[in-house]
Amino acid sequence: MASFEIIGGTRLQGEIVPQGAKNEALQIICAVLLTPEPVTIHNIPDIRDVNKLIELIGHLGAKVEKLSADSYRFEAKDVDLAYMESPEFAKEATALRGSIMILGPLLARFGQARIPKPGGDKIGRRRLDTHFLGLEKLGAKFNYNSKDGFFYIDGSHLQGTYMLLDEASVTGTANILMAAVLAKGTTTIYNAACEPYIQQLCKMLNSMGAKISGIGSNLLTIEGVEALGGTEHRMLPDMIEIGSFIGLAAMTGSEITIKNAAVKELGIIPEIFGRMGIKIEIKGDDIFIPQQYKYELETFIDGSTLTIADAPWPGFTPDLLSIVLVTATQAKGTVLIHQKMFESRLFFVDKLIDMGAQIILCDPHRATVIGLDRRVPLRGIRMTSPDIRAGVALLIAALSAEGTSIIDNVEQIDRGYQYIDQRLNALGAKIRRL
Ligand SMILES: CC(=O)N[C@H]1[C@@H](OP(=O)(O)OP(=O)(O)OC[C@H]2O[C@@H](n3ccc(=O)[nH]c3=O)[C@H](O)[C@@H]2O)O[C@H](CO)[C@@H](O)[C@@H]1O
Ligand SMILES: C=C(OP(=O)(O)O)C(=O)O
Repeated sequence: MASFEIIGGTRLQGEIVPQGAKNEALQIICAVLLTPEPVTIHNIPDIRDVNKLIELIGHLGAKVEKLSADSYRFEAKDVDLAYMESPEFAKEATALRGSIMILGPLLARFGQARIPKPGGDKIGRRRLDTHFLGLEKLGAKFNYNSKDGFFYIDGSHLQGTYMLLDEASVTGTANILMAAVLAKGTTTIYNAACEPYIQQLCKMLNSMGAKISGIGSNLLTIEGVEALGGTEHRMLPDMIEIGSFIGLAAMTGSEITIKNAAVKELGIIPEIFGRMGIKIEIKGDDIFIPQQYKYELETFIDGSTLTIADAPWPGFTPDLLSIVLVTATQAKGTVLIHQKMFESRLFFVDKLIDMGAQIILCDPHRATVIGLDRRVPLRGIRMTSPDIRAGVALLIAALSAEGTSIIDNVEQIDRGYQYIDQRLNALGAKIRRL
């Protein structure tokens, strides 16, 4: 288990380039299984979850060639379906949530797959109903074996159909889409997720020969085709990393420029930080956050306390609520953070409270933050990173705090943030990996 030692209280300054989007990468890399032809992908982040998925794809028989630090060519000409019988596969597939998305491509191309219950962050129940119900609607047959904990799936006769998803699941939509592109006939997915990750996947699939329309909306229409070909694709910058850097800049009173941020793809994210009183200047495709000692939370128009809540896209992503929460601890004013999607993602506030933040955890989904308005800094303490986003929220808290903090279990942070210690140290942070 690795740890970070952080000496807090230093202002950071400079430019930072966001990594490629983790959650996009997990979908796009699974999609290479849909074709025997080469697929070249650029701007792949060098992070644990993505590297594990690339390894898994390689073990399934795809040729994986690293072209540069962030570009890979994949060629899934010979896929070894028998690998899915091995204990190694079980271990690899449970290690990350994204692995569930090999299901759609394997069913579409080979008519069969098996998959153990996947892993991912322990941030509450993470059901897979949407994936399974959607694939079943396409004609897949699921059999769960309680002895080995595997789902055995037969998808030899996938047939396009209309479906209304029980919820707008991000990975669920991706999985169903990837099965539908090679199914017979037309599939219509209503209540589809439409995060930029999904939009990017749709664009890539279309450039491989798929026929998907409605991209960016919650109604996707997919006309099945016989086969898909190779393509070249570039990942968007990671909007969650971008949001994390905005929060970091405000909380530490730093002047930071986030380069090449694909501003048009950020949806409501800049506006939410704006409502927290954080000044953000868009310069071309860069985001400039000037040094601000103070920032004041807005209220709603009727004067009532601001609530920041998550919602499926184009609502505010749940993956940035932990960052918003920590950033609010030094704002002026009060905000109610409402994490609607996940039921165990706010418990990390006990560490912020230990550091001196004023937070009332109302229930597992809601926390009220009463901003300190810089009257007192947070205090450095020793803590553990419970999940990827809480981990970065704690890192931001530690960087702003007086004194030294230790964060244990930083593997959670490494799952999604590329060389975060080195990149922040280049801006003047004092983070040491122990
Ligand atoms: C690898 C990956 O891409 N992971 C992301 C993906 O996870 P993932 O695709 O697993 O998450 P889902 O979109 O399926 O759902 C996440 C949670 O939100 C709930 N839910 C979902 C939709 C909805 O309309 N109402 C609702 O309450 C679900 O019950 C679940 O508890 O999307 C989540 C929601 O943006 C993000 O936090 C994860 O970072
Ligand atoms: C919850 C997240 O990741 P995963 O779905 O991979 O657990 C996240 O990226 O914040």
